[in-house]
Amino acid sequence: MSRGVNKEFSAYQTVAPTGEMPEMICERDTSTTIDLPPLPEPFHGRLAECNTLPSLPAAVARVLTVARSPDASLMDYAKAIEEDPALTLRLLSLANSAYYSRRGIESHTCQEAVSRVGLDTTLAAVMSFGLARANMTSLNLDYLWQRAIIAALAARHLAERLCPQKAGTLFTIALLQDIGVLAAIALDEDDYHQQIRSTTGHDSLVAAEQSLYGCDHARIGGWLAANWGLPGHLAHGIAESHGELSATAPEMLCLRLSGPVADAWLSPSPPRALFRLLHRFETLSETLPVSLATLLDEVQDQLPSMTKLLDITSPPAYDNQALLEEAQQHLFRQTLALTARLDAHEAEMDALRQRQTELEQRSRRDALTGLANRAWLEEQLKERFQLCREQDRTLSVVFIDLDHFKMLNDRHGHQLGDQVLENFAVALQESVREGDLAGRYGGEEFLVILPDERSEGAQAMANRLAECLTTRSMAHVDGVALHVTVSIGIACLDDGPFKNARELIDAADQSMYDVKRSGRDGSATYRQ
Ligand SMILES: Nc1nc2c(ncn2[C@@H]2O[C@H](COP(=O)(O)OP(=O)(O)OP(=O)(O)O)[C@@H](O)[C@H]2O)c(=O)[nH]1
Repeated sequence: MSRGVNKEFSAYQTVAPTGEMPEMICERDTSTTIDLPPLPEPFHGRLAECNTLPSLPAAVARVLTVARSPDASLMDYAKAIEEDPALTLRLLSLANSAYYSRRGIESHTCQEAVSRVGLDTTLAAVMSFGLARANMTSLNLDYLWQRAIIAALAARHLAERLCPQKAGTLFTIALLQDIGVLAAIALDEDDYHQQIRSTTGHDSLVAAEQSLYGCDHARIGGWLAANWGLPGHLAHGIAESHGELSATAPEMLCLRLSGPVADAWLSPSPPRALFRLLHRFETLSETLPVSLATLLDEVQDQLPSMTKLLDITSPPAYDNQALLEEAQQHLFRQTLALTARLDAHEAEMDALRQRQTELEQRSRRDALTGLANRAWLEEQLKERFQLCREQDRTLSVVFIDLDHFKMLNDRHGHQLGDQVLENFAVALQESVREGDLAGRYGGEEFLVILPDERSEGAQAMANRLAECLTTRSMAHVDGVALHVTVSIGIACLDDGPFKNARELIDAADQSMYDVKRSGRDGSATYRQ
């Protein structure tokens, strides 16, 4: 992976979960036909015809043939491996490493080694060995292998807690999860390199692959694994190694978290990357029985021997403790900042809500008197009318018109007229009860809605108002108190076959005009 790949990959930080949640990683599958999610055309056709795809050395291919056979025994594995002395040596070293050796008893034969590390880990060792010697040795694969081994160790440690019987399988799948990158490089060296160069992390590489091919390197890797003849459960696992993290599928969780752990480890700014990972661990804390700090320590412990065994340049070791503390502080600061932002947002929402309420109220008010305006009066009366019909209740309306108001305006000016209207509104408001709605219907006309009130109650209200007007002046002209009188029309729902609110108002208005006609300063109730 020379030509810039190593450098660009080192910028990765996190894996973007993409795609839908697959089924569980299958049990060991030795069938020759593997049912993988299909690769989009024409990309699939190009891949199938590509004759520069990485291939595996003969010894590895032999071991894979054994792995596919349903009746393969440990002995068959051992035999296939023993044909390659370097591979045998690698497997024995692995079996005798601190992690696998039991009570210091050494494995001396290939068969013992296979039995000790398990079939999947044997395959992992064989594959990593094969890939290192495959026809891509001109490429600098260090970054890819470092990511692979960190992910493999992380997946295994997570699996040991969540699904111990799958630990070996998950180690192998995680180790091979990025082999799709090798196929993409073989297929589209220049274009793919260009994409990699312009990406800033694993997330953006996956997005770039999606737009270039319609699928990402996990799907491509699954295809390549099947093409190489890897058992189906491994090819499946590789194909599904990207995607949502779900607490309900522990195997997928181990696998899909392993990449981000490796990315954080290899990130050029580990505290930032670890901070994102910490956040993921926190959201999954109910499911994950291990802290990120413990997981990183465990990976750190085994990394040197594993990289040596698999012949990979060791990734930089770092002080997990210090970095995690830094990441934790970052997370804490972020949480504080988030809380502050939420508070500010909440305050902003409160202010907006208050403003909206104010605006709503203002839109219901008459600007001069502060009473309900005509639109609001009519809307309320319509609602009330409907309610009375539905619940067999009653209501009354009182229509009030100031007498000779034109003359008052003409004599004393509009300003004084306005003052009279304002003071009249106060008197009116004081004459109604709580629950009644008094408003200015227009000009010098006012309307009061009296819910659950018959005409007698409305008449009492009209009397209170008239009484108030006799004692309270509405303005002063040259020091002389100015009093007004009003003509009042009353209509009660019980007193006519009113079809709607409009008819009720018209009835009250008609009664008010009767009063005008008979000399003003009085009240009348509508009777059919
Ligand atoms: N100052 C002031 N006058 C208004 C306002 N709205 C309407 N008017 C005036 O109120 C007067 C109403 O006059 P008319 O409808 O003839 O009624 P009126 O003079 O009270 O006579 P009657 O109702 O028959 O007693 C008009 O001169 C309008 O200009 C207002 O907001 N302020």
